[in-house]
Amino acid sequence: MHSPLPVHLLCFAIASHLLIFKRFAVLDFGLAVILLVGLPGVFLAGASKLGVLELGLRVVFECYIQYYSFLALSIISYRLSPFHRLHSFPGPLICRVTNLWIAYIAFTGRHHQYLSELHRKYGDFVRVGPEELSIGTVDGIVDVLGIGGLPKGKFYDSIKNKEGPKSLNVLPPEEHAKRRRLWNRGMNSESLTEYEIMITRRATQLMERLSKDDGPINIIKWLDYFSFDFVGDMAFGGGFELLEAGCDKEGIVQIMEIFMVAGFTIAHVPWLGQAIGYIPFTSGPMQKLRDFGTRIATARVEEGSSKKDLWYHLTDEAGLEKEKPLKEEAVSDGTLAINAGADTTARAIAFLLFLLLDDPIHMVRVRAEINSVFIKGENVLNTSKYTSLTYLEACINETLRLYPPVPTNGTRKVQEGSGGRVVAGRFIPEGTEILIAPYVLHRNPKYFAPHTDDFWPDRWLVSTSTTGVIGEEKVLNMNAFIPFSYGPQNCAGRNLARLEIRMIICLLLSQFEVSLAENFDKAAWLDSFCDYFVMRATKPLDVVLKKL
Ligand code: HEM
Repeated sequence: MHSPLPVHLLCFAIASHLLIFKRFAVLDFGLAVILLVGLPGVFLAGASKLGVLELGLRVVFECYIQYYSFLALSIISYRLSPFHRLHSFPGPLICRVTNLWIAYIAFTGRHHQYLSELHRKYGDFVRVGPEELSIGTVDGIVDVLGIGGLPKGKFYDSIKNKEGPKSLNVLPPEEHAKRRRLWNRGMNSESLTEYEIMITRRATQLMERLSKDDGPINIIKWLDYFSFDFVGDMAFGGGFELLEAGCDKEGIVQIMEIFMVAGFTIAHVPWLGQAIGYIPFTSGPMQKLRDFGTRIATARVEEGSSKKDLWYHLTDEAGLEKEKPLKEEAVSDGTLAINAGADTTARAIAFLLFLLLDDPIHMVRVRAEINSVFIKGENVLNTSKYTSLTYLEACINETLRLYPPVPTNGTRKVQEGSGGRVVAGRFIPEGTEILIAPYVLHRNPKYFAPHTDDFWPDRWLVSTSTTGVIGEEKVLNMNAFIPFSYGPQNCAGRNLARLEIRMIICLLLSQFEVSLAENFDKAAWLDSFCDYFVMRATKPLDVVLKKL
């Protein structure tokens, strides 16, 4: 019995890599599996027919092993070679070889820090995967995210509903612009006034719940419940009632957390995501969320509503569009409101509260400002006075700068066949996935200085033009501040989020004296900040509340 011919097999593996896998099979797991099983079989059949080798179990086994080894060798050599289209961009060797590494980093929750370190080491353009670049200069924002920028990349492919209707955030530009009109109506100032009533009701309920506990409480849990209840009211006219239950009774908050870790990890390796999709129970959590959305949307349709909630706008109940949106699309977008609007806002409030408690100077200033704008006994939820809360606004900006709730965001793609694009003055070849991470820009002293890594709200005050140190100028590049992303696909709910944050902080501080629990480990809490697309502190934020 002859063994397979290594040189021939090596040539066959290189040819199949360059002619087939590199061009056609990169994103389709099913096709890749068929090719991986089929191609060595073709080689064996050919070699046997030519009488070069005699088929046997051992020969077949060796042939398959050698083929896979040679194929891996060919792929790695190509990715490291000067022939690769991203060869001129610097980056760690392991990232050039495989995106399994960055997927592992994402799984650890340290993606944001890793990217920041890479940019400090390699500069504005870093190759973070075989076909992925991270761009850390403000000059790239308009080219990538602005009007006429780049379409969304593989991250969004991995999260979109393959069979059913797509939500706003994964639509191609033209469809997106049409659907975004509904969202823009649902988020204009008239709509926000409607939602204020809903926020007030839930914020009041939150305060009542908080006043029932006198021991330390994990305020993150309650902020999450507030946020889910409110977004449920706004999108579907109700449905969660987590504040009432005092627990995550349907497991929705937990489902979202699991989904975010799994989704953010596998988004870096699309074929892995597809492979996992073949395992029956893995799509369960997302399906449960969609089913939940469908259930509460159906109830909303049956019961109707006297309020102009988001559903009213997403289904175009006012009849302003030429074509009526499909109910399924509205369900998908209502579910997106929950995905995009609940935990992001709750986490922003939690981090702001922590930063105010971390250094009492800030807390004292915010309290003094609230007390000066609202005279004793006045309703602190009178939002018409919020423009006077300039220090609070500065604290919110500074929180969103240091701890952006979406720290690194998803990729955009230079389309295959487009001939490439110039981004921030550099030519980027077609097929490249590009990441512009808010966390990277926000922590760059070129754009925010001094105290780049510290909470310094004064940087946002117009009155602070210098740093207090002679010769040291304040640097504040507003263009580099993108917690809500930028351009036509920026955050549809940014004004709503700011409104919620201000209302909750004003109400909380006007009703309670807040302090961190005894022996609270501040450093450990901050260190538990993880990036799973939406940020999360994995440790509880234990505070003690005393009614004022
Ligand atoms: C502090 C809170 C929030 C932050 C930091 C935030 C941040 C972001 C970011 C960075 C994006 C772009 C994501 C991407 O490119 O894939 C985004 C998109 C989006 N956000 Fe927010 N968001 C917040 C709150 C909200 C709220 C309260 C809502 C409303 C329910 C909302 C609704 C949306 C929607 C619908 C999109 C998709 C927009 C589109 O694709 O056109 N967000 N958000």
